[in-house]
Amino acid sequence: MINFSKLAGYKKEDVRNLLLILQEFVIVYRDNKVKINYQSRPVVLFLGTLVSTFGLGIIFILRSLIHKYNEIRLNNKQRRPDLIRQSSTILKNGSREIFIPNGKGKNGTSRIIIPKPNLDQYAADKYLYKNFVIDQKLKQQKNILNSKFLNQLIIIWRILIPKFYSKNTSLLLSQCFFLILRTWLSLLVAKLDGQIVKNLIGANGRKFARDLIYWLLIAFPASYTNAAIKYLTNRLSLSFRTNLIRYIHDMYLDQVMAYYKISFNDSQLQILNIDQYITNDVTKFCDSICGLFSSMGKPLIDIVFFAVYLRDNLGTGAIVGIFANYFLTAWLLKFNTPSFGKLSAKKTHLEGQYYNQHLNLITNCEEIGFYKGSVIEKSKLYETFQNLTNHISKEIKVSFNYSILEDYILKYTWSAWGYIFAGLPVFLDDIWPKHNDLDDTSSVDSSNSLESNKPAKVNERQNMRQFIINKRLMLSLADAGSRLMYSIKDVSELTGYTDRVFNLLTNLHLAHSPTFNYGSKLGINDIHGTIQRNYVEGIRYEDIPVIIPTIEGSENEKLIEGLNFQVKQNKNLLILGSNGCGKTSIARIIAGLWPVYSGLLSKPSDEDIFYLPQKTYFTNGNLRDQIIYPHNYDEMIEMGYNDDHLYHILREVKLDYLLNREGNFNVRKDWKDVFSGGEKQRISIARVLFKNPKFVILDESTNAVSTDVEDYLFELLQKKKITFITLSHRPLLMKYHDFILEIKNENGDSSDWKFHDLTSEENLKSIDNEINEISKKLSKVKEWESRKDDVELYLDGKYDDIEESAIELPSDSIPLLN
Ligand SMILES: Nc1ncnc2c1ncn2[C@@H]1O[C@H](COP(=O)(O)OP(=O)(O)OP(=O)(O)O)[C@@H](O)[C@H]1O
Repeated sequence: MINFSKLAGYKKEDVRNLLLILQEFVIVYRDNKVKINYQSRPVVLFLGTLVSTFGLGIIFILRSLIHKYNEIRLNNKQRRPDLIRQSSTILKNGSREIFIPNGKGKNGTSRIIIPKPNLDQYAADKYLYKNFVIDQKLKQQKNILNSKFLNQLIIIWRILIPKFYSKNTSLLLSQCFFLILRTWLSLLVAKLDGQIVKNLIGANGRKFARDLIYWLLIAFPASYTNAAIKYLTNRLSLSFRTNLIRYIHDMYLDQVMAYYKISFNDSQLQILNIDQYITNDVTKFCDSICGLFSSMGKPLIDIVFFAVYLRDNLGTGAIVGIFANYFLTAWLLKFNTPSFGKLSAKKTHLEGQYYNQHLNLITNCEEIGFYKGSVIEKSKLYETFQNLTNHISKEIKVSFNYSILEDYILKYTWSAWGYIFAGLPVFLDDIWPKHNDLDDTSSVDSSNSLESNKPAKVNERQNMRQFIINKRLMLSLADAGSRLMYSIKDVSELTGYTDRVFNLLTNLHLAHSPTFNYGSKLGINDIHGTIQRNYVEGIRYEDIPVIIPTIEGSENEKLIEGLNFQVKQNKNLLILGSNGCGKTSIARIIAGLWPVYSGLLSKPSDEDIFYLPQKTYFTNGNLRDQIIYPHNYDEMIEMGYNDDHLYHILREVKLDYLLNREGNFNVRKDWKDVFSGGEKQRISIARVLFKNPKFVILDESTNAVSTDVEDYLFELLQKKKITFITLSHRPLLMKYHDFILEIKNENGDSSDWKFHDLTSEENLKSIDNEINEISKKLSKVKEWESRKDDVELYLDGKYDDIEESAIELPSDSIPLLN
């Protein structure tokens, strides 16, 4: 036999002693073998959690496999990755199908279905938002059920959970289930805690070991429940946000063009930095409401559970005492709570301003660079940042005093109160009424029983156990109460976010209202004009005043008095006038951006008319997207076009070198910085050629291209039979047009206008005369040029004898020579 003791260098006695100890351990274990009751709650809960986790895991794996199978099937059907990436198809049920890159492989995409906008719901909701302010004024009495916040929340709730049988309801119910489960588990843990301490004091190793095992087993469902609550809170918040954002996007980006009109509403409800509202406030609102649900839901459930349980142990008097304390302190706290809602709403607003200032800097970095405007931009940034920091430091100061009071009351006073009530049954053992004995062994393990043969010791241990349980429950109750109190601050913050989100929704509904009056203080009957859509003849203005929509409404100063003109197909119109006289405003009215305050506007369908704004807009995307804007690739394919057609268009506007330079249409760049001024305008004309509308409005769309290219582009449009309405201040463009609408602003007030028919006999004659005049002047210039040397000598004073009349300079032709 190997002598281990020698090998290890230990003495024989040491080894023997060790073996003896081990042997003793085995004997103790055999005699006091820990008996685990497999029907006890900790074991059942542990196994239940294990089985349900396993089951859920299998369901998720199956779901993802089915999902993957569908993806592969779809990808096989539409093999073109480019098409899949950009596709946005309307399905039969009206929902939109889009594919977004999922980062898996080069061409990996995920299919996303965006449900059809529920226009009926939006129409029905309109009255809730529109009438809210009026309703609030009518309901004068102030009580908790009639608070502005609750009413706003109830209205928004319809968007968060539109119908009972929905994903969000199941998420919410699951969360409720886990919240209750957590409270129940806390109760079990409290009892187990008491039992472990009791076993420790009683030196009962067997039971101590058993309860420790139970403790570890119950820890699994308890941790699982905590994680599940966090998970569900985040999922619910994301889901709420998705619902809200879809609602907002549907309202914000539709035919009504709320994204443009909303800025005009400078009434009481005006919102600045709407992007901030949509991107930031909605998120914070959803996080806040979901966080509040768990942060308030759990303490509420806890309070009910623990109060009922403690009432059994301590008696009704104690519970009344505890709650009296809670209510008193809650009132004290509420009384001293600063308006965190308003503070956080203002902070969000200031954060938005600071963010926008930065955004403005990046967007216009080139222009600012040319102007060397970094100093002024820095001071502006600093100013907005300073406003923000001032506000935050105010918020910190306000919170400081509140935190002292809050901590003192919630952490220390309540715990002390808890100790007192937990200690009462121990100290006043004789006089304290005996309630339900806490040795409810069945709650943790039905096999646990009292050791009745040692009454004195048992009583001591029993007291200890009872104290531990009561203390734990009291502290949990205090904790639940304090968390409920802490959430007063969260509620206050939520009121701020709710108000902002509600304001955003109200503004969207206002912009959608047929009586939207662009914030006019005059009332709803301000806009009386009539719009005739789908007018096949062309565009007709009948006695329409051009007015900037402001708070003054129709009483605002008119840019142009009652305007009358008509454009028919293939008869091009030039609207001529100085800067700021209101040319673009005429187009704004046709496009529906500005209202028709009075008169009649007839216009073709949106399909037949296209607008080229003064500043060309470039979308985020590839070269192809710039040409086909506002269509997408999928629509282009549906229209029967392909990249060859786009190349042909680029050739027509003399931009084919762009494709040769960039390589292909899929190149993505920041195009607004890449294209030169003239290229931008030619891309605009390429858009017209792609769209091929009947009418196009060109707002100074060729002023950056050279004269020869300008000639060419107008001829191209004429060749394509696209009728154009050109807005410009250059009379030179007259040659491509049949009519001129001349806007004269001589006295600085509203402009007069005059309509000229360039095709009429009289005008043709006057044009002939003008051409003759110009020809005469030209011949004089030519003569002058032929005698250039003589002129120079004359100007140098060398040929005094030359007759002045012989070198008479045609004064108005000098600019031509220059
Ligand atoms: N949203 C607005 N709020 C206030 N004033 C505005 C608004 N939009 C335009 N204006 C004013 O209306 C007037 C007409 O503007 P408009 O853009 O129609 O001029 P325009 O004739 O096209 O000028 P330009 O030749 O310089 O492009 C200008 O004085 C402009 O400042």
